[in-house]
Amino acid sequence: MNPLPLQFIGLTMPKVLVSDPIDQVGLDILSQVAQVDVKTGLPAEELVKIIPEYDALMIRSGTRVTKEIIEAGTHLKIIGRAGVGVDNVDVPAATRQGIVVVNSPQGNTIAAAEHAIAMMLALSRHIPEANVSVKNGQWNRKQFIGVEVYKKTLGIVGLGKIGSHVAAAAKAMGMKLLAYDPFISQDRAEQLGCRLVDLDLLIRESDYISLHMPKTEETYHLINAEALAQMKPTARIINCARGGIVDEVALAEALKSDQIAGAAVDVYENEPLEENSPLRELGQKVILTPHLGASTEEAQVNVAIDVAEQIRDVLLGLPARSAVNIPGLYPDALEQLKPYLQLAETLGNLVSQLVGGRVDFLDIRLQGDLANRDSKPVVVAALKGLLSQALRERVNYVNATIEAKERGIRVIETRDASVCDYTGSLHLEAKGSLGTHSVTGALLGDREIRVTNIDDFPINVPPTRYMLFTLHRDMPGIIGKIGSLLGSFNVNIASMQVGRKIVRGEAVMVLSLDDPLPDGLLSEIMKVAGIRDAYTVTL
Ligand SMILES: NC(=O)c1ccc[n+]([C@@H]2O[C@H](COP(=O)([O-])OP(=O)(O)OC[C@H]3O[C@@H](n4cnc5c(N)ncnc54)[C@H](O)[C@@H]3O)[C@@H](O)[C@H]2O)c1
Ligand SMILES: O=C(O)[C@H](O)COP(=O)(O)O
Repeated sequence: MNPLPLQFIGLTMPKVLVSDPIDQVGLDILSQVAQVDVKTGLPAEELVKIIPEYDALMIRSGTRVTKEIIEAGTHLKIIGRAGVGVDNVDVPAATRQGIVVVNSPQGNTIAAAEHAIAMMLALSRHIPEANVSVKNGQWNRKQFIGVEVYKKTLGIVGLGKIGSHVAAAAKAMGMKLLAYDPFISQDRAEQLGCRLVDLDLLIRESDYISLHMPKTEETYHLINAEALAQMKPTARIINCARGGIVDEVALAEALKSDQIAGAAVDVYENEPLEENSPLRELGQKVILTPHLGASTEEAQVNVAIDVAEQIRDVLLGLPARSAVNIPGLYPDALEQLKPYLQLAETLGNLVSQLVGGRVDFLDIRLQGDLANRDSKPVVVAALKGLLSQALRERVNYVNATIEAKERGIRVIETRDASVCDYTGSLHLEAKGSLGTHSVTGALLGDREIRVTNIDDFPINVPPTRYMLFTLHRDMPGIIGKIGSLLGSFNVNIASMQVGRKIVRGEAVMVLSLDDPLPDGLLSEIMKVAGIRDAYTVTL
């Protein structure tokens, strides 16, 4: 069932800016929940000016989403890349600002792989030039004698989704396959019919090299003058991955000097390709396409649906399925862990208020059944809760880890499956400039949160909006005194519980209040004989 459009439930429609051409099917999905403005080809300054109005931005590779644009996007919740590569988005800046960045990891895999194969065949058979010559009235059969790919060696650099599909297609054409990918196992390469080798060997032995890795610091100019010099003079290179992986000046030189036989390029260091690029002057040794890898009808429908659905979900407060900056937080896992995430967030918030000042250290212990679950989301939720006092709505699942790191909070995660007082419980201990406190919580009936321990005192209370915690001597009259004091300030007590380890020793009192504590009341409570400490908490 489609979520209910927001205008029907009385909320203001969020606004989505679509700044690159996106298939209509994606715009229709967004229109269910948002006002959609399509404004393509905007200069960066214009984007900075208008982005504060928007809750979401949907792009392809045409828009460079810089730090300036992200910082100006004070209402942005999500940036959706209708495609794979997010190298045109300053993802760290988005993460710092708590903006989810999503992509479509598989929507254009086939399109990009087929484009690489098409480029390899077009290059081998001089198809672009032969086409132009016939259209110009010529019939030059001799000039366009090509080469076969059958039994030739194809070296695939980056054996991920696209590289794997290229491998399958090339294998079907009778090619021998080499692959270089530092993150792929020998077994996986063998399954795909590839011999996994080091990059030098691949470069030296391949007749064709096809690049299919992301552009990163490691892959920038990976194919440089030195690498090109090692290639066979009959070899051809295809780049349908990312501009910048190949040094374009070195490539043009290698082609001009017949160091290699040809190149097919779809992606460039600067897009659109500069008018005076040396690659434009190399005749039939080079095929250039204007970043067309993903440009099929099918791929554009796939990526538009994939990303528009994620933007819609995030605007409706649901998780995104392909967030690139919330590692490990997948919707299925999140759905199962949801009650525990609420528990972790509540306990993080509670313990930070008990500590009162800066927190330097947080020990997160997953106990009982929880010890066997994926801890990452639980840790992120605890940090979100811990930081919520300081950062309010600025902290979310995207930036909680980075914000904690930047504040120098050391986080230790431990597991203890042997604790079995509840099916699963979570224990947080926070150390800070003003002291150390711990809280434990569990779920009742898999849903209801209970705080089961404060500073090692056993209790059993549901968290409520306003709470008062005291540490006191267990002695007659003290509870009555606190009750009357609250009453004299017109604060209504909803529930009260005492936890103690030994009779007439130390004890904690937890009061759920209907109203916030008025100014000055806490210091009055501290004056009551037997009260050692008192804390108010607002959840
Ligand atoms: N031309 C286009 O229009 C177009 C379309 C889609 C994708 N792409 C690009 O194609 C590339 C691959 O996309 P994908 O969906 O297959 O990604 P993927 O993540 O599935 O695969 C990338 C592979 O590269 C490998 N890799 C990482 N660093 C490497 C290195 N230093 N050397 C060798 N291999 C390395 C990874 O291990 C991974 O297996 C990306 O750069 C993407 O942006 C281009
Ligand atoms: O990374 C990608 O998905 C491709 O480069 C496609 O880019 P495009 O969406 O601008 O065609």
